[in-house]
Parts: sequence; structure tokens; C-alpha cells
Amino acid sequence: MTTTRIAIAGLGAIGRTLAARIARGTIPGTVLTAVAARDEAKAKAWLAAEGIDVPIVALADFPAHADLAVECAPAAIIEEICTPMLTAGKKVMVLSCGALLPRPHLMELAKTHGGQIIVPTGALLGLDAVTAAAEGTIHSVRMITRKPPKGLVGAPYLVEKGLDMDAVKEPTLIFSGTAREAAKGFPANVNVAVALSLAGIGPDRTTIDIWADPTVTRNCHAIEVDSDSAKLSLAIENIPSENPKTGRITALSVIAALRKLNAPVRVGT
Ligand SMILES: NC(=O)C1=CN([C@@H]2O[C@H](COP(=O)(O)OP(=O)(O)OC[C@H]3O[C@@H](n4cnc5c(N)ncnc54)[C@H](OP(=O)(O)O)[C@@H]3O)[C@@H](O)[C@H]2O)C=CC1
Ligand SMILES: O=C([O-])CC(=O)C(=O)O
Repeated sequence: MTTTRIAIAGLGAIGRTLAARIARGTIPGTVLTAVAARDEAKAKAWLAAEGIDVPIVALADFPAHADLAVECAPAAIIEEICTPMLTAGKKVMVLSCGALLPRPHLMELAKTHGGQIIVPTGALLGLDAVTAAAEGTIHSVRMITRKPPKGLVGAPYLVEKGLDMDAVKEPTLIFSGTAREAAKGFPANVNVAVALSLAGIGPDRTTIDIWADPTVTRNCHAIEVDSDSAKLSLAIENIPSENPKTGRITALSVIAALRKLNAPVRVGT
């Protein structure tokens, strides 16, 4: 079996789960060869506590260590992670996919140098069926997201509008617009809408309503797709991870995607 050398950018809720699984050898065909962290001392202490022996390197040095980098860091540093890997013709799995929309040059970089940007299903579901439907004609894609108010705190859109999530006492529609607009206003909350849009009819035709809902404890996403091959109605209720903005299933989605990289049998598109 081919072995893919993996580097992880960001040791937060997703990155730590991922690093521990790869380092334990539970994903055949993968080996953890490097990590990058903002706070090196904190990362060193965590790696030592987990018994993971892997170098902490600069993002610019990832290509010397890895065939594939997994981006699980703040959206703001996507360029620093993607540019060196893609220029070297390598692969980057991107979780902060909303940050790709204003940076089409990253997709061009992948094309020019034979690299690849992989957007996993992440905290969503059904991207297999949406990509299949997109091979025909999709008429509309609509998403509705409900999160506990604390899972939305800090979003630039809320800051700009002066919306206080502590004051939300009943389900409140706080945003309605396109996936592109949502990615700008909620860069750490609705990457899923962008993944859906990239699988289907693009960020300007995919719409999303975002509710701050104190009656839910999970991050809930519902999708309605109408196409000439199928009508899809899908829903997922994600248990938040240690980061309330991020569903637990996100790291597992990355693990499942990595497992498929070199597997002898591959299920799903
Ligand atoms: N596509 C999808 O379905 C989903 C995407 N996401 C996105 O995935 C990304 C990661 O999520 P999550 O793990 O929950 O986020 P966390 O905030 O838990 O972790 C991000 C980590 O990146 C670290 N970091 C910050 N700056 C740098 C840097 N310059 N170099 C390396 N590491 C850095 C942070 O360190 P420190 O804490 O010290 O600042 C932190 O440990 C987010 O952008 C999130 O929005 C999340 C859920 C679903
Ligand atoms: O985990 C979730 O519910 C989705 C999320 O944070 C994102 O898409 O950025």
C-alpha cells in the first residue's frame, strides 16, 4: 500500500483528534510527519503528553515533510498553508473552505502545478449525492443552519450588526443570503455552506438561513436540493466538539477521507 505523509496545520479541536488518530497508526496508508501550531510551547506539551513524536515546523516547510497537508486552522491563514504545498504540486485538505471563495488564485495554483485542493464533507452530509446531481441539472440548493447562540459568538457579521448572542432567548433568524455572503460574515461557522455550494451550483446560487437557537444543543444543518435527477432533503444534528462552533463529526469526516486515499476498496463518490 502507498503511504501518504501527512502534515497538520493547527492543533485545535479538529487537528488534535486527527493527529492522535494518525499517530496511533489507525489509518492505514498514512503517516504523520509534521505539524504546525501558533503556540509552539503549547503544541510541544500536548504532543509530549500524547506520546506523539513529530516535528513542529513552519508552514512554509510543509512541502519538505508531507505529500498532503490538512488545514484545520483559522481561515485567515489559508494562504500560508496552501501556497507552499500547491506550488510544490502537493495536496491540501481544506476545512476553512469559505476562505477559498475570495482566493480563486489558490485553485489556479493547484491547476498550474498539478496539486489538489480537497474539500471534505466535514460537518455536513450528502455531498456525494449533490456532486452526482450536479452532473445533471440542479435547479436550487437551500440550506438552513441552527446553532446554539454560543456557537456563533465572534462572527464578523454579528459584530458589524451589533447582535449580542447572550441576549438571544428564542429562535432568531440572524442571517439570510448566499453561501458567499455567509462565508464572509461567518468564516468559522458555516464552511459547510461553502462545501455544499462547491459540490453543487456555486456560492452565488446556494442560499442559507442562519438561526441562533437557544432551544438546540447541537449544530443543525438542513439541506433541500431540487434537480432533474433527484430531490434531496437532508439533515444532520452535530454534537459540538470542545470548540462549540465545530461539530465532532468534522474530524471524523477528515479521518474517513484520509482512510479512502489509499484503501483497496473505496465506498462513496
Ligand atoms: N468544513 C467544515 O465542515 C468545518 C470547518 N471548520 C473549520 O475548520 C477550522 C478548524 O476548526 P477547529 O479545529 O474547530 O478550530 P480551533 O479554533 O479549535 O483550532 C484552530 C487551531 O489553529 C491554531 N492556529 C492559529 N494560528 C495558527 C498558525 N499561524 N499556524 C498554525 N496553527 C494556528 C490555533 O491555535 P491557538 O488556539 O493557539 O490560536 C488552534 O489550535 C476552522 O476554520 C473552522 O471554521 C470547522 C467545522 C466544520
Ligand atoms: O460544525 C459545524 O456545524 C459547521 C461549522 O462549524 C462550519 O461549517 O464551519
